[in-house]
Amino acid sequence: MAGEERDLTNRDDSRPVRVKVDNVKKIYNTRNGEMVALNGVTLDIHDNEFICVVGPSGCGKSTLLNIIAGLLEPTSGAVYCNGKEVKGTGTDRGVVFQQYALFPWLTVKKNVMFALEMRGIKGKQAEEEAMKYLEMVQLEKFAEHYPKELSGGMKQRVAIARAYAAEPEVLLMDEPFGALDAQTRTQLQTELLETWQREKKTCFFITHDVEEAIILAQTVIIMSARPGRIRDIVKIDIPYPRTQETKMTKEFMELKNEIWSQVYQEYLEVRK
Ligand SMILES: Nc1ncnc2c1ncn2[C@@H]1O[C@H](COP(=O)(O)OP(=O)(O)OP(=O)(O)O)[C@@H](O)[C@H]1O
Repeated sequence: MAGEERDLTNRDDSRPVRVKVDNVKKIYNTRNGEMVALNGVTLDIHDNEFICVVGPSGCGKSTLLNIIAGLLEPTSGAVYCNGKEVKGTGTDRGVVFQQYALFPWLTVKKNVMFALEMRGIKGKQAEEEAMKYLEMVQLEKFAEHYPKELSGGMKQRVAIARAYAAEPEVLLMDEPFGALDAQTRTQLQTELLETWQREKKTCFFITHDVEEAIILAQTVIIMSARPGRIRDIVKIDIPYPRTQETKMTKEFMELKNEIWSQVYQEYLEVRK
């Protein structure tokens, strides 16, 4: 299947399309000439869908996320959010990166208030709302701390609270738990799922970890080795709430084998 053109626009999903990625190609100009990072990616992301993207290192996952975020321009093709072509960043899309990207000179509460102020919410109301988002990630007791006083997991929780406070319709997450230890990672996965089920956001989440992808996603996108394309799309029909016990089920293990073997084949392509 690798290398074949796949039309993934007709997936069996009746929810409205929130983000449309239409035949996106990205070429970087490097010292060694042109480098095709994405070669015709087409994808519909539905309202309230939780998508995880997996694929070998360098296959263009971050490039795709940055194009959807409007941080990068595609060389050809286009991205539409709510039917409008993406021409830059926008409040309809929020991004969480692996490295927390908090303002070190602001307290935890002020970091979250920053996102609220961008929405025109000021003063006491911004403070109260910031506390609500900090409660969501169980950090209300750390509101007056500075980022440097927090652990990696706590910083990432603040980044997630800030992303939610901006009230985007689509949350774009680039390996947000990649730098965390296994226990913190598991805890944040659970919190993220609970928040997703409550707040009904559309999530586009990049990970290297196939287990993480299956525990979180309704849909797993497998990307091929560079130049990146969509190799396969796997529906995860395991009901929510999913827990650590879910990982012991036959269904989970079968999905893990299926996805992992495809990712591994692409990894072998990279090594050729
Ligand atoms: N600004 C840039 N200029 C030139 N090449 C780039 C640039 N950004 C990324 N690339 C190249 O494009 C390809 C795709 O990179 P990208 O970061 O999107 O991959 P990725 O799948 O997210 O990788 P990883 O899983 O390792 O984070 C890589 O070969 C990378 O070296």
